[in-house]
Amino acid sequence: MSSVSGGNTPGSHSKVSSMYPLLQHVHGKENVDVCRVWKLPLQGGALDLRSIVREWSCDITLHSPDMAKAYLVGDNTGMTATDTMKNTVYRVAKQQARPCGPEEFAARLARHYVNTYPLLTGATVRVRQKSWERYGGKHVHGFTGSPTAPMRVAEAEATRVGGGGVSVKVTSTVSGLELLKTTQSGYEGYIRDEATSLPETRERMLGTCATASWVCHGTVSDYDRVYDRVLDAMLRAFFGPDDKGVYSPSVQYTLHKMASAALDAVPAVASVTMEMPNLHYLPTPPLTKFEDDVYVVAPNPHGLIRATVVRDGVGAASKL
Ligand SMILES: O=c1[nH]c(=O)c2[nH]c(=O)[nH]c2[nH]1
Repeated sequence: MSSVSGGNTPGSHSKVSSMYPLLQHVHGKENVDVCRVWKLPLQGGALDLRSIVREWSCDITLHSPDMAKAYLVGDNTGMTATDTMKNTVYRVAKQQARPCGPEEFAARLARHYVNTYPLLTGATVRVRQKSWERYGGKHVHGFTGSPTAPMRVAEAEATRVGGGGVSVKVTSTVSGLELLKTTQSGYEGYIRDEATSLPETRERMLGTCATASWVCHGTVSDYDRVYDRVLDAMLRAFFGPDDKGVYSPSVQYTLHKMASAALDAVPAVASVTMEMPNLHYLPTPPLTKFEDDVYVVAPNPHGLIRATVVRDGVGAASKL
């Protein structure tokens, strides 16, 4: 039975008899939107400026075991207000003197929180970047947005380590990568039993909306370049040469080829995790003759294909 008596001062809350333990807790701020513009002198033009724009939506999660006292006895001493976390996003954006991508910004923010607030054991910052494209590829301050463009996301996990240091792990992600090919895909050789109705085929559509995440080892000087190279390598592996493509015996095989292409293309990439839902384009019912041209777009269900591919295979699960 609970016995709250003597008002609501923090101490009096400790008299509540039902003091169930906390299993875990974090606190943070989500969807902190910020737009950072750098206006840099054009080469040769003393007064002309070229804008670089980055629009980010930031999710901040702070890890602080000591703040269990806020949940248990109402003591907020040493806590970082979520409002302060939000303002810090704007302050750190202001301090970022030279243009940077979401990875660098996430890492800088996460490190800042851990360095500034002593009760934190770590901070996780996720930054989603809106895709603003320079108009015509060369306009000095005009940009167009694309709601259907894949989303670039960076996550930095900062952890306090011994000796007053902070270690930061950075993960880059592209999500919403919609890919479709109309042929050069099949699926054969799987178990056929009384629950199987799917016909084997060497001719089908292959559609997905992929998510790929990668982690680099060592220091990365240009995350934008890594992102472009990883994406380019993955797309080449998915589609194959322009004139004839490349055959896919399964989404699984193609996923592995795409992740491997990214590892080949960028030596700094240590591992790639990919999720490629198999979005089904099915033969139309037999009222119309099916000639691999008119498909039923099946919204649900879709296949789930997910894997992590690593450069250094120590401890890896695959056997061949
Ligand atoms: O590429 C595929 N992988 C599967 O695991 C699978 N399962 C299924 O029904 N169709 C497919 N296609």
